[in-house]
Amino acid sequence: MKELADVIYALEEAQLNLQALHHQEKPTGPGIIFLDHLSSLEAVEESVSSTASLCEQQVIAVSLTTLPRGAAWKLLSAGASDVFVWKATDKPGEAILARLEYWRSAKHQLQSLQKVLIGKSKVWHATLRQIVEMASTSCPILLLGESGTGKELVTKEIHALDNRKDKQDLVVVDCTTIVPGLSGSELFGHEKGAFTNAISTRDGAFALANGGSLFLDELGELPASLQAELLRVLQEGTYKRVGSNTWRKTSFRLISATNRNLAEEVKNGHFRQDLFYRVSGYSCQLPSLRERREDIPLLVDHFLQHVHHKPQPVDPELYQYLAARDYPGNVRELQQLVSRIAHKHVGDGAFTLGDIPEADRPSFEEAEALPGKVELEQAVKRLFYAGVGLKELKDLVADMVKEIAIEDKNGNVKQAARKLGCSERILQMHKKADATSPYLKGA
Ligand SMILES: Nc1ncnc2c1ncn2[C@@H]1O[C@H](COP(=O)(O)OP(=O)(O)OP(=O)(O)O)[C@@H](O)[C@H]1O
Repeated sequence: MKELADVIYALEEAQLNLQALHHQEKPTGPGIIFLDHLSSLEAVEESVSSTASLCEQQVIAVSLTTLPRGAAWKLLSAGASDVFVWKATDKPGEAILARLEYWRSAKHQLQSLQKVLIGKSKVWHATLRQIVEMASTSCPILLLGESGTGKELVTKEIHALDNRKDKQDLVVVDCTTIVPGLSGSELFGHEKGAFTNAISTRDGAFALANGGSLFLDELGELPASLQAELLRVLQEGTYKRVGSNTWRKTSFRLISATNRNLAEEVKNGHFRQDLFYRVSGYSCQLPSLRERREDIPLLVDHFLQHVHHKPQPVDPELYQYLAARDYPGNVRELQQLVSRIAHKHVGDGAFTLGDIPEADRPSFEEAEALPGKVELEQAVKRLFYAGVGLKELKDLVADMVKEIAIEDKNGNVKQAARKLGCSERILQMHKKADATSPYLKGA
């Protein structure tokens, strides 16, 4: 194909070290899949989806000709990170190179984030990818999530990843502490004598964050009178100190956080819609700890290490208890509990259930209710009233637990079987049935 030869030549000219992937070879870097008007879209989708997982999602589909309508969506949903039409740009080689460079640096940033923002679950990994993506732009970011899910920690990491030249500090303002009577002097600053106790002129957060980032924690609590003022600052980049008539300039990256449902607050008139749109250039929902229970053992190790500074074994029963327990205060609550366990522990032996302080031990009734007994009972009731019989119910639960175990062990059937205390054959049969059963696939 002459056209493809030209394309490869152009990529080599752009200093891209291409290597053809031969049959049954595993890719060692990002992948580029070429297609033209003669390629079957289904076959390309197939190769994108089989290559994407091996290339850690970094597959770019390059079409030599204009793509039919809807084809780009199909390729993206098959796992391509990007879809690119060769002739749509003047210097396609350079454009591809720029994308590959972006991925390389995103991968690097992801690896550094993983050392601080602990977790390996799918949902947490997707959140980390989103954080990397957000950090590379200058858009205002809105972090949503329950208390203790890591909003402030994530903010610090976004600020750390921000590669602005001459970047200044991250300034944190907790909106619950803003006193409406002081006209937002925490944000605007004030002149000497602007109000009682204003004994000297002071800069506020807008001045201090100039050239850096401003973190507005609990944005949902910002008094209504200040919402309009904040909007003006974000739109114009100017503000006046309380008691002054001089306009001052400021420029910062805004990161806000709330554990309220801000969209709902807009609907019921408690939060300005225009401000909501302004602060949520990107919005990112941090998952609660109950949505990523599989991360609990890693978090436990991480927090234990903080207290004890050296790796020490943990009894599996302790992991199990900590992973099953409820944490309304999310990671912060787990961190505090682990810290109490670490401080109570004496000697060099493994951490065990016995290290749980008396006050943190579940009562017998509570222990019975673990894990999520109420939710389980409700789900079973719904199935029962829907007419599901005993055998179907047993099969459903058994299939579910097999899936969970296989996923937990990253597809390693042997380890999953050991964990479940069943034979490997049972799980292999389940995998086979899963692959062929349209019922299970659709479920
Ligand atoms: N993924 C994580 N890995 C390691 N530590 C974490 C993680 N998430 C949260 N933490 C820790 O949990 C504690 C609470 O996190 P943080 O203060 O960032 O939560 P938050 O969502 O801002 O809480 P709040 O809404 O109550 O202000 C901190 O000590 C933080 O370091």
